[in-house]
Amino acid sequence: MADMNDAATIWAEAKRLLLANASLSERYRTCVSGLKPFVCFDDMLVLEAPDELTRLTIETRVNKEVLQALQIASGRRMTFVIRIASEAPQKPAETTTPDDTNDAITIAYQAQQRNHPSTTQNIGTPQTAGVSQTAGADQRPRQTRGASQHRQPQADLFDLQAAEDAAARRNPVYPTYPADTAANQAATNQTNMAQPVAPMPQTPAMPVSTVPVSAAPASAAPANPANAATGASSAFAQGAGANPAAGAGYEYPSYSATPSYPNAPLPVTGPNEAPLPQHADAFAAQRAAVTADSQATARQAEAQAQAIAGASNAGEASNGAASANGATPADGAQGAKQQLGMADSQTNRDEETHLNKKATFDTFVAGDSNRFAHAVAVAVAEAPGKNFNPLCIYGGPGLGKTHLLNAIGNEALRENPSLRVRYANSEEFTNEFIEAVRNSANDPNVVANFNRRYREVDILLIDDIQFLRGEETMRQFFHTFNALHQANKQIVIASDVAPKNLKGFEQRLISRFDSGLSVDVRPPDLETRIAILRMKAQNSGMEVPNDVLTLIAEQVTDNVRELEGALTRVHAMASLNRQPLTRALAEQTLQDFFSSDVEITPTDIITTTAQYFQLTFDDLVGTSRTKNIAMARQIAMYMTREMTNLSLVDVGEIFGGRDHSTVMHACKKISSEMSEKREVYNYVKELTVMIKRKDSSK
Ligand SMILES: Nc1ncnc2c1ncn2[C@@H]1O[C@H](COP(=O)(O)OP(=O)(O)OP(=O)(O)O)[C@@H](O)[C@H]1O
Repeated sequence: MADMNDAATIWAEAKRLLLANASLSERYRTCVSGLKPFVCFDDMLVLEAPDELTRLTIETRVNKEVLQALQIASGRRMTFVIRIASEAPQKPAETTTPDDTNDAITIAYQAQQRNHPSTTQNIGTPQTAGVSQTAGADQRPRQTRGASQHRQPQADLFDLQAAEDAAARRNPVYPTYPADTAANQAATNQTNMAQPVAPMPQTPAMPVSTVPVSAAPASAAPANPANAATGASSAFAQGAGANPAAGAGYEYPSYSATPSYPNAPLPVTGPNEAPLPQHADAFAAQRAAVTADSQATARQAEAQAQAIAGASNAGEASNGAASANGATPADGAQGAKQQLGMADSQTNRDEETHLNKKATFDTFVAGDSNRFAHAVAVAVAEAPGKNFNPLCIYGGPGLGKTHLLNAIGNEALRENPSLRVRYANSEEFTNEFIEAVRNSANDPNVVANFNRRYREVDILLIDDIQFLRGEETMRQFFHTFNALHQANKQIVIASDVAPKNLKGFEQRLISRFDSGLSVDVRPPDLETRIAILRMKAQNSGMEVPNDVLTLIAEQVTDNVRELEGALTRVHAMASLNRQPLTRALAEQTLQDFFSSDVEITPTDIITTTAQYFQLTFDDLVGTSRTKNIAMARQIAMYMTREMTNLSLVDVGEIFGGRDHSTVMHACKKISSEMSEKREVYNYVKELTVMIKRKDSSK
């Protein structure tokens, strides 16, 4: 029975409680203040919000607190729904409409409707009714909650006005999510999601800000660095230690106001000279040697692995593995343990799970190009092993596959810390397996331990599956896959191509991948690129005007990693010169970077870098750790990663068979030092020009 007075009374008291709740941020309290009671139907209170953002914020961030306040205020368990006040100008809805039949959220919603119609019977579908359901503690559908939760920060990122407001209020842009109530957890466990059988459908168009980006005033600067750094969910901001510029109160080093070019440390050859042919040959030879060496090593390891194949699949190591004796370690490969140890200290990897703790859903921007993948990833994180198993995320380089894999693991652990999660790329899986096989002669438990590590988990996340090689390693992975799948454990793989296009994989493995769901990530559209840049800038404490973000986003279209690289460059240029970061400065900085359409090869980069630093090609791909060689090598690795589409593994292989974590470390180091050290910035800048010039003069 509808009761207007009851609604007003209950809400007045609930609102009083909420405004007195010190744990709610000012922003959330402002949202609470903006709500008006509309009507009460038995145990459901209908509230009116002035706009979509307020509604989303309350539903996704303050849901638990509102439910608690309503219970105290009314003396009974109540639910609430929020409608948008009819007179208020509405922002485009962030949530999907029932027309978005391809959207995972809608699929989830429809499944939810089918499975639990009682949770939605009073109000119809969220958007068509103009009233969005926010189910009570015992009703709220998990998928809907999860997905909308993770969209909310993006409303700010896509919306210039919101970004400006956030900056003006100097509030953290990404507040933490409220913890689930036990009842929510129970509701979650009830929820069943229909499993789509079709592969990736087209994603629906994403409603984004109605404010034209180019019309944005330069004052729409991102939030204060200090605030960005304090954003509780702002995972990237935690990395401020790596880059002093990201920390509040950072003082730029005092360099002269104008850059001095050229800055090369006395190059022996001019920039226009042709690459040294012997170096190119050396590179070819080196690469051939590396390939031959690693193939030989792989063959040896495979032979060893085959010797104990039966035992290893049963989780036992056989003494027959003594045939592993005499194996030659791969050049540059120091053993998986050591490599992983290095990765731990060099990245933000968790020691046990190997997850990059900073790659979360909070720091992932969903747009048309990746929305389906994002939504499915959220669903998997919230109910691992239940739906979409296995999940395969595929797409081109630098488009967020690794990020999503890590976000799934991090989110699943956030929701249920007792889960056992393991992230590994296929190279690590292979190396660990090979090492286990090698060592099994000395310790019969190592293969069993390897199996435990990969088979006794609740979620296994395997990255770059396309690099899995070797008959025995494949077989090992097949058995690992089966063991997990049969036990309803979640498997997520990432690949550069759709499963059916994986080369060198047995059909039985491909058909297992195909039995789940495959989703692709594609290059982001302009709005998404701008939103990504805005987030990266905010989380790194960079003050970057909107027109500069737009410029970068217009120029870098296919790869988010390159997008980040371009942002780093323009910010570094302004920081080092203590100049305001204007569009003109950004244009000038990026000019060289974007002037060439021709393909640049690692040979170009290594040859030019070697010349520039008066070193040889072999120095850069060799083993010397002399300081100047190590720095030149790191710069060359950074540039190879930035200027080519090669993966970390590829770059590692080219640079003398180094581990991918070494390349990752080099890239992070140089990217960070570019903002702090003028000479590093100048090296990269000048080398870019030289490499592009050489390339265009071919
Ligand atoms: N949608 C996004 N939102 C925020 N950051 C993103 C997004 N997509 C990619 N990134 C960032 O871009 C960089 C590259 O992404 P990632 O390593 O996940 O790509 P990938 O698809 O795994 O690439 P590769 O195939 O080359 O390994 C990372 O720093 C990641 O955080």
